[in-house]
Amino acid sequence: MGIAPTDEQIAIQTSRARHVIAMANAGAAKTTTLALRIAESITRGVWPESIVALTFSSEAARVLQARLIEIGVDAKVARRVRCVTFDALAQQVLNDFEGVQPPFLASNEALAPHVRATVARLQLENAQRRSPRELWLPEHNDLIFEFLTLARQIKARMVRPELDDGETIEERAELLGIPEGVFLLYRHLERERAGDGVGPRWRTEFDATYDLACLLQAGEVQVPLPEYRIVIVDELQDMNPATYVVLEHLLARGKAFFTGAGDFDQVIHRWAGADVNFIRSQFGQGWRNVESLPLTRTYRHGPVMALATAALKNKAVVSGRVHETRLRLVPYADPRDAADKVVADILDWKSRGGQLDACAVVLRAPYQSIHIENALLEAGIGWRVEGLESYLLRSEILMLRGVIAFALEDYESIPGVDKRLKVLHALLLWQQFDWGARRLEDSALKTAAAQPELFDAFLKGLLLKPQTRADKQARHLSDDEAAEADARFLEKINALRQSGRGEEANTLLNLRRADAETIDESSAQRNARLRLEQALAMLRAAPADAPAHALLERAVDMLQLRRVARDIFIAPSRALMVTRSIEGFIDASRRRNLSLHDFAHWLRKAEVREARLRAAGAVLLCTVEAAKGQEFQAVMLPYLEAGAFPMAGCDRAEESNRFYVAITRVRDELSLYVPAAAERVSPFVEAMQVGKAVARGRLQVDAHF
Ligand SMILES: Nc1ncnc2c1ncn2[C@@H]1O[C@H](COP(=O)(O)OP(=O)(O)OP(=O)(O)O)[C@@H](O)[C@H]1O
Repeated sequence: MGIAPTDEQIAIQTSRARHVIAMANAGAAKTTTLALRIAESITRGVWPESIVALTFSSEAARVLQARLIEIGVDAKVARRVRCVTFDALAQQVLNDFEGVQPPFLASNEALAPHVRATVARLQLENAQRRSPRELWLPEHNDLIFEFLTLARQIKARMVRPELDDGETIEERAELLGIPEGVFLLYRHLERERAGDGVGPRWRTEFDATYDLACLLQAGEVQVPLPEYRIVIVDELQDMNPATYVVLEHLLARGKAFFTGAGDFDQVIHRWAGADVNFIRSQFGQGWRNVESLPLTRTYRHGPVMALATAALKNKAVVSGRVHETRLRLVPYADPRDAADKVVADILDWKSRGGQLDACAVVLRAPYQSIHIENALLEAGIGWRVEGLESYLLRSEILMLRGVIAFALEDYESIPGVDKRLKVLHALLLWQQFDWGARRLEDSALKTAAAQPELFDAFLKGLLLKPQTRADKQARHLSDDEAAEADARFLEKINALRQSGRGEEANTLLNLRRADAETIDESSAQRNARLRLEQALAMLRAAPADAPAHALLERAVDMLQLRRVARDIFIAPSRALMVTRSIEGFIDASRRRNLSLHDFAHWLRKAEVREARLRAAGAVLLCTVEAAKGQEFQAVMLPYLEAGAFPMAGCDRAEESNRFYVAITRVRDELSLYVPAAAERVSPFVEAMQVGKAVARGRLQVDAHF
């Protein structure tokens, strides 16, 4: 076994209580102790398959499974213990129960059409009433995003769409503290999702947990839950009433023993219904034989960090690790300078023998990755990402790569079939092309991606061609189905002619010709097409040695990408990220001052190189959310300025928790990058009282020697 458990850990590991709860600080060994508890059960003869460890993120599930192996459980045995998210467990139970697997809509963008359709219906119904009501119904993307966030919270609270006898929508909305329109829309959308056959029409994140909780709570049908003897829950602070229903039924089903651990200060998912008040006041109510046990020391880092965290959160934090954790502030002049300093520190870490894999750059928001990725590329350091997409793979950048390739007629500048396919998808998205989802699987697209010489046909035959009525009719058909429809049509024409009904055949043919010639496109689509034509003409007419950044700036303006982003993406933060990604992309070209052709080829080479570098070890670039539950020897937190962290417009308490999660990921070295102008430094950094923590922490470490 890699560690010697402390007395507190042993107490939890061996407790005879049916329910054991440990709420403790970050790094206080919660996950490790849960792993020890699982190991103890296995040693006592519990079958690994009858143990389930539940988490709220797949990353946390992965960490727990890995921790089992780290503390000495045989890897084969460890893999037999089920470590999954609540939602994944619920999905599997429902799939088995319903016998079907409804489509999983992973993004807000995929959900939005359903919301829009329901809104349109409700507006119509409202307008037809004798006295229409004032209803808050979201039409624009950012309001749809707000609605979807509220809907998720409503589900976490187990609010059913059905009304009680005699209850009105207005009364229910008031009870919930939400606008009447939100509840009305929620109610209708849920009905729509429920469908009328077996299983729902779709599910999105958390729907499986909610649906399962509803079924279990109603108790009308027997849902066969798996039977576990030991139920473990990590990150207990993320519990909400819906997951609690599932948990209670699981415990009852297997007459299971429960152990859970969490940290009140790590609630960063309130948007998703995580509710600390719930844990404090309702969790475990009615349970008998409950033991709340402490884990008082953090074993992740030494006293310097413990003191800084204590100052930030104004709570007691004690370290059990005699280690002089390095904590330092690094001032920067501007975002690019911050990125250069992060990369210089990564190189320094490496030169001192540190592993790249043990190093993480933790970001408050995905858009902050851009300057850092540019600097990493330049320095020849590989990176992997969690919780965000490399900006070179974001659709706005892929689309621009496509535009550059079209302008240069140089399709080889985008390396690899997969990448080219992504570029084509991005072009369709940004041209607001109303293609059915099935068409995205279209073999024509795949062929164009595989054979770059067909890119041109894609441009002329699709992107720059006005969409006709016939195109629109065919948009929900796959390639095969379209070919089949054509064959059937010809058969019909032949049959008509053979039976002497040539006139009818001609009418049909004329109608079909008219469909093929009649332009039928939305104004958004037509404008996008014209803008693309214009931007391509500008790029093609530019002198060959014109600097790429100047051309790209003009192209971005002509394509009106910032505005289109607000039409396409539901979350305002995503639209903002688009703007930032594009700025970063242009900045990368400005730094190089190359022509468009040379910049396209520099990108190609950089990508190939990056893939090679990644294979040789890579730093992690991740969001705070993705870092939660993980730890790294070296952690770098760039852009710690007011407005960025705490993020303007976000709940301050939750931002403080997010910051606490970020800083407590470190084992050995934490670097905080702050603006050189003192008045812009994040108040959270101020609250850490770094100077004092370092001085006093060192004394504590010295006292041990
Ligand atoms: N008895 C121990 N002795 C020494 N180190 C320990 C001991 N128990 C746990 N650790 C180490 O302490 C660190 C933090 O442990 P762990 O990840 O379990 O904390 P946690 O409370 O789950 O953290 P978080 O709140 O971030 O999820 C890990 O590196 C772990 O290996």
